Amino acid sequence: MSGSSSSLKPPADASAPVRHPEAPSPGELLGAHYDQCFGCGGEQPHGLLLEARAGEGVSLTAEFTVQPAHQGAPGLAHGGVLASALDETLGSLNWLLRTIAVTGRLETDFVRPVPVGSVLHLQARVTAVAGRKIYSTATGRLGGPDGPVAVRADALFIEVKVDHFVDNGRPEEIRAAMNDPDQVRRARAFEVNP
Ligand SMILES: CCCCCCCCCC(=O)SCCNC(=O)CCNC(=O)[C@H](O)C(C)(C)COP(=O)(O)OP(=O)(O)OC[C@H]1O[C@@H](n2cnc3c(N)ncnc32)[C@H](O)[C@@H]1OP(=O)(O)O
Repeated sequence: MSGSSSSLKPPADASAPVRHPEAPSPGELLGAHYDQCFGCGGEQPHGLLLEARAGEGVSLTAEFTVQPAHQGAPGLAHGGVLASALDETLGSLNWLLRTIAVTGRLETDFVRPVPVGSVLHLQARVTAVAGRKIYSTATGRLGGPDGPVAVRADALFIEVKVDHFVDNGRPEEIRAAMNDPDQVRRARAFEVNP
């Protein structure tokens, strides 16, 4: 069964999403937005190490390999970890819009169990934008990009100013990210247009 709450349905006056002219080309890897990110960062040994690739329009694909550290039931991925993979994939879409945004709502359907060792093939796209609200949807499939759907989610991201992170994040991490000599990485830590 599936169906999402009314707050995940775009209003009648919502617009189609517009891909930023400098968004990565279709097929290009997005790379990590922050090396300490649980979803995509290379410095998190038990993280998801999710790799996202730009698609056409405001869409992308990503892959997540389920490791033993991601178990809930024996041999199966934890549902919260799968929700994290969907959240990270959906959050990465904002880089194609060059909008800084955070998840306000994430509704997930868990359709099939996901075994340890399997690769979850994720596909996500922005469906509409209305003011600060970004509506998006994602699926995760097993066995290949055309395999059966194991998880899916609808989400609402809310555009924020960079102050959202500066005012609320722990100062040591904010300072370190702000002082990163790599300009693109520094910008991407907060998903800001460099
Ligand atoms: C930059 C790098 C990020 C990329 C990383 C990707 C990782 C994946 C993304 C994440 O996991 S982000 C981390 C998880 N999310 C958060 O920590 C967000 C915590 N929540 C907040 O900070 C605030 O609630 C939020 C910024 C989302 C909204 O607060 P605001 O004060 O800015 O907005 P406001 O409450 O006025 O809401 C603006 C509109 O959005 C609507 N809205 C806000 N939260 C909602 C919600 N949860 N459900 C439905 N609608 C919501 C709200 O009703 C309103 O609609 P209207 O304009 O029509 O009145």
